[in-house]
Parts: sequence; C-alpha cells; structure tokens
Amino acid sequence: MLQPTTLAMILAGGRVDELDVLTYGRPKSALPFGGFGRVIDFPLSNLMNSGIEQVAILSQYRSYSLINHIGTGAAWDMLGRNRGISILPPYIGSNHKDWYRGSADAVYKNLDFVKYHDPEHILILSGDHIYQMDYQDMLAYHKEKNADLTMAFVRAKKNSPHRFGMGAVNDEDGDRGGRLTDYWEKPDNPQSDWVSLTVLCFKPEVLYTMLGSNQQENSHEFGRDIVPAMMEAGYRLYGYKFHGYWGYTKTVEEYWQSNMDLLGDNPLIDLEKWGFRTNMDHRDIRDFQPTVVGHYATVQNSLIYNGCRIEGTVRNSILFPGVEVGKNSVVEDSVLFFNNAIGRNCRLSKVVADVNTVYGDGVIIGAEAGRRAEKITVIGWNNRVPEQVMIGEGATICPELNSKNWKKIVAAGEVLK
Ligand SMILES: Nc1ncnc2c1ncn2[C@@H]1O[C@H](COP(=O)(O)OP(=O)(O)O[C@H]2O[C@H](CO)[C@@H](O)[C@H](O)[C@H]2O)[C@@H](O)[C@H]1O
Repeated sequence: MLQPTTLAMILAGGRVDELDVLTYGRPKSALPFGGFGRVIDFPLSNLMNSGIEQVAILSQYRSYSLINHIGTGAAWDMLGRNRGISILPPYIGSNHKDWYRGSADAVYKNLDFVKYHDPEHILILSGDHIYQMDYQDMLAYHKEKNADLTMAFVRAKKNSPHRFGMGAVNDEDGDRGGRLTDYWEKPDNPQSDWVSLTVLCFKPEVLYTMLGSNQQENSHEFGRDIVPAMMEAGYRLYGYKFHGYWGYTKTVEEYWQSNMDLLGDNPLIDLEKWGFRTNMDHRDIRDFQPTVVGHYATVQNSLIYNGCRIEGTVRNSILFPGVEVGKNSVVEDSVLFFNNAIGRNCRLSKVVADVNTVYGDGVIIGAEAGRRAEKITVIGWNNRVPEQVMIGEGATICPELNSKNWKKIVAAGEVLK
C-alpha cells in the first residue's frame, strides 16, 4: 500500500461545441494555449507547484493529442516511485455497459484505481481552466474545517450565472471561505455571485458513498447531482474563496481573450511568475532554432515562440512554434498555432488559426488595411487558403474544407464546410 496522500483527478474529457473547429480533433484540455503550452498545463503546473504528485487524468473525447502531450509526466516532475500521472480512458468493462456517462461517472468507473492509492484526500479538478492556485492552501482549509467537501469559488465576472455552478458561501472565515449554505447548478436567478471553478476536495469515504448512490440516478455530474445531493443529505460543505485570475475559455471569445491577457506591460497571466510548465518533447519543439526576425520586420507586444520566421509585421499576437510571416504581411490581434505559414502581402486581423494553416500571397482575413476586425475569424487545422482570398470577420473555416470550394470572398459570419 502506498503512503496516504492527496490523489488528484483531472476531468479532461470534454468536447466544447462553442469552441467549434478548435475542439474538432481534441478535447478542450488539449487546446494549445499561450504560444507553447496547452490548457491542461495550468492544473498540471498547479499540482506540481503544490507538491501533489499522484495524478490521474480522466480522458474521453479524442484523447490522442492529450496522451501525446502528457508523455511520461516528467515535464511536471511526476515520474518516480511514488509519483506519477495515469491517463484513465473510458472503457466498457465486464460490469459496465456504458462509457463515462458524465464527470461523476468517470470517477466512479475508476474507483478501483482510487482505492488502490488509498488517498487521504481526493482532489477533483477540471482540466479546462486558466488559473494559478496553491491547492495546499485549499487542502489546509479543508482539513481545518473537517469538511466532507470543500469547493473553490471565484467571484463572477459577468452576469452569466446560467453557465456556472453558484454557491452561497457564508462569511465564517472572511476572504478565506466559509460554510456552503446553498448551491445551484447553472441557475437562471442566482442568489449569490460565487462561481464554482470545479476544484473539489473530498473526504474519500464520502465520495465513495455519494458516487455509489448516484449510480441509481440517470444523471452523473458533480455539479448537477453530487453537490446538491450532499447539501440535501446534510454533509459538511465548505467554500474556499479564490481571489486570482480565472479564465473559463469555453467560447472562442473567452479563449482569445485569455490569450490576449498574456500580453501588455503588466499581463494578467504571467506564465513565468505562475511557474507554468509544459511538455517540450512533443513535436520536437526543443529542436526548433531561435526565431528569425528579418531586416524589414516589425514585432510589437507579442509572444513568439522558437522556430518562427518573421519578415512582415506582427502586433498584439501569439505565435506558436514554426509560424512564418512573409514580406509585407501584417498579423494583428491573432493567435496562430504551430506551423501557420503566411505568404506575402497578407493581412490577418483577429484570427485564431489551428495548426498547419497555409495562406497564399495576398490573403486578407478579418479587415483590410486601416481597420481592425472586431469579430474573431476561426480557421480549423490543415487548411490551405488560396492566393488573394478575402475572408470577412467572424467566419469559421472548417477542417474538411476542400480548396476547390473556396470562394473569392467569404462573408462575415459565414461558416464554410
Ligand atoms: N465524461 C467525462 N469524462 C471526463 N471528463 C469530463 C466528462 N464530461 C465532462 N468532463 C470534464 O468535466 C469538466 C466539467 O465539464 P462539464 O461540461 O460537465 O460542465 P461545465 O463546464 O458546463 O460546468 C462545470 O464547470 C463550471 C466551471 O468550473 C462550474 O461552474 C459548473 O458547476 C460545472 O458543472 C470539464 O473539465 C470537462 O472537460
């Protein structure tokens, strides 16, 4: 038997319709972020920096890119005798006729794995959020309160409660947290502005009991089912108040904005200060040469990773490894994933483009010179945009797009399939 400790389980399975073509071939947790990493690197880095060394990742939707990215776990220092990352894909076992039927069912189906580790605490985390948190502080609060479940809450930014789980957290411990006196999953009219980050710390026995009794129900989600059932059964529930940055990134706008929050003189997301780590072995990023900035290039307020070649202008943008920007081309307010190759005399304004997109000379996307696009244009992976094409802002270009279907002008908001 292993030492009693904290076992973290990362929910990394979800596909998100609002993210459109960006989650076409990968779960949201594997979405590239910030010029070199992926969204799941945030909880993984938090775990590493919190000294939590036993981690399981519950995958579901198209997990190939996730598995590839995690590798051995060494990038987060999680390779060793008593530490490690296990990826737990869904399965149909002898006693189970379904794949994971929701976030709570994903944990339930792996209870044998959890019990083998015999943890003192079980930390359930979403793999989809951008934030930096010291989980040890939350665990200390959980222990101090002898809670059955402690959940992290952050103050709602905008008026969109119907998208979140909301909790009434009393002022027992001021800014630190308090008793969770009520909870509503995605309510129409919330009575509180504390939003659940899906960071949940359970007493193991209580979790086992709750997951077991939930099996009779026909819905199997932590927020919708487990937390309300615990409230009703009178368990000790606490809210831990989180006061830092939290990026939800469930829509293309939120995803783009969180990337933009890496820029500026005092960025809201400071990867260096946050102790952010990613896996560099994947895609041989380590072997890329330093970025080449040509004689006539201009680069302003941007993050540009290794292996890029800039001959034109790049401003307020994030370029992943291997991006090329040709002569007289302008890239602004954009996030370009690995190996985007932009020809000459192009203009990309507010574009999020997936890997390996190739643009012919004279392509204009978003807005012509003198204007900045307001709406984001999203391009799926492996596209080839032919020469001189104009794409109106807000369009979505799908991955299967065959080049012979290209029109010279793609209207704003139009979706090309
Ligand atoms: N079958 C499966 N296997 C593995 N992983 C799976 C899974 N199904 C979903 N997930 C993962 O579980 C997490 C929760 O995703 P959901 O889509 O269930 O909830 P949503 O994000 O809408 O709200 C949730 O997240 C918001 C923001 O944290 C909360 O406010 C709200 O209470 C909560 O329900 C995500 O990380 C997702 O990738």
